[in-house]
Amino acid sequence: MGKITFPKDFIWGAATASYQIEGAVNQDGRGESIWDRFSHTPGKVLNGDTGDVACDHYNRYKEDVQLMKELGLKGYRFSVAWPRIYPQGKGQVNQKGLDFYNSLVDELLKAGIEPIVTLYHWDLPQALQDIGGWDNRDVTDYFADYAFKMYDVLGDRVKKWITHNEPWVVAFVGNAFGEHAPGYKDFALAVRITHHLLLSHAKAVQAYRQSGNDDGGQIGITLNLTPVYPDSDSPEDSEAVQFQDGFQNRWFLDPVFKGAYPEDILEFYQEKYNAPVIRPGDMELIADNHIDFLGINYYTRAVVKKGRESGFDSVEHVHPEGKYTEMGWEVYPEGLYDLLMRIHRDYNAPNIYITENGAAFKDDKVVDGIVDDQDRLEYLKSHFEAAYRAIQDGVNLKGYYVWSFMDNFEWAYGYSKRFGIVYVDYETLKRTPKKSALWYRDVIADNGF
Ligand SMILES: OC[C@@H]1[C@@H](O)[C@H](O)[C@@H](O)c2nc(CNc3ccccc3)cn21
Repeated sequence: MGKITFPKDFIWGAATASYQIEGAVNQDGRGESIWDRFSHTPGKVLNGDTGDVACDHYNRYKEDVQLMKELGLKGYRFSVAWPRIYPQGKGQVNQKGLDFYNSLVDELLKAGIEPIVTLYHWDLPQALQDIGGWDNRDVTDYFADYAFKMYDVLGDRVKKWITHNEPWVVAFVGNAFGEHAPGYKDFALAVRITHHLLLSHAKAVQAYRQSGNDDGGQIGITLNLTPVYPDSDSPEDSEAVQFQDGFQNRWFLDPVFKGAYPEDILEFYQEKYNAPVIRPGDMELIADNHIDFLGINYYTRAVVKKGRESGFDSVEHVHPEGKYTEMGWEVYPEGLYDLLMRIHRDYNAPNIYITENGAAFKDDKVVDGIVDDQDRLEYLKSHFEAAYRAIQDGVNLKGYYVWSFMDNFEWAYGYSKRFGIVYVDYETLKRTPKKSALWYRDVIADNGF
């Protein structure tokens, strides 16, 4: 592909999340989150790593914003830690928590960087988990109250909001697979939770429209979407694709854009799990609270075939020959093009932002002050090219936030996986831009490459 230039005003950014970078978990009145509890539970996180210190961004945010400015970032996606605002999840507000995010937003605006704020990136106040967490329908109201408070405090300067980051991961990785906080292995629980997450999303969108701060503001949701391909053209493998696509993608896309769950998956869940629990009015609330943009987190594709056991959900993942990241995820930029075209075709999505795309590779070590992460640079370049092709083919893609601005706490993998375009030495907390960051700086300056 020759030189490509992205549309004017395309937002080139980078993304992070509160529990992964802030540290300072006991500072200034922050309450416990489910990830504090999970990471301090022996055996849950590799090497016993926790987010207690992480990148200490809570105390180093001015330095970090200065580095973002030096890289020329146009946008920065971060999340608010609910337990910093409401240490008990509801009730008493923690002013020092509000002060931190007010200062962070002011620093970003002074640096000419547009904030896009995620309200929930997995760090639920533990006090709410103690009353059932997302399985307790009342938590959907506590989430809307928390969202309303953030709109009230930041809404005059923050004009792009994301209600949830990856409800599929929150529900299934945290409550069916047991690999994330709170660590349950109960599929029916996970299905019930998906509905409460979507209900809380709708209530937070409704609160935004009522906040009086939505003038010129946009609100959306971020979904981890994975294009699914069959291992063969057999009818069995096509059925496996249909289930996997429904399980991972359509279960969230359909309610958000069409106001109803996909019939095939809903029927399967009700039959097998007697879930979700949907009350009269729920689907109307979800249907009536439209989003202004869709955030897409794209990392890789899925290739599936029918599994050995019977049933609609009998799916086996196949791992084709090719390049893989340190997470075991296939490098497949074509999947980003196919995904964007599918969302454009099947959901007529309004504005779309890639709210996360990036990779962990082994090539991260500082040699003579340089981290030569050529693998990550090439990963990003190939995915930017796929995004460009989709824009040329009509997709309303308005921005791209690389995951991640800096190396950080990678959930159950702790600090063993590095996704940053900026290297963090966890002994000294020194930040060092990697080769990919210096290349990205030029991409942003030229609005292309
Ligand atoms: O794993 C990299 C990032 C992670 O650091 C972010 O916090 C999170 O938003 C994120 N989502 C994915 C893709 N989805 C996923 C699938 C299974 C387990 C965990 C994440 C990757 N990432």
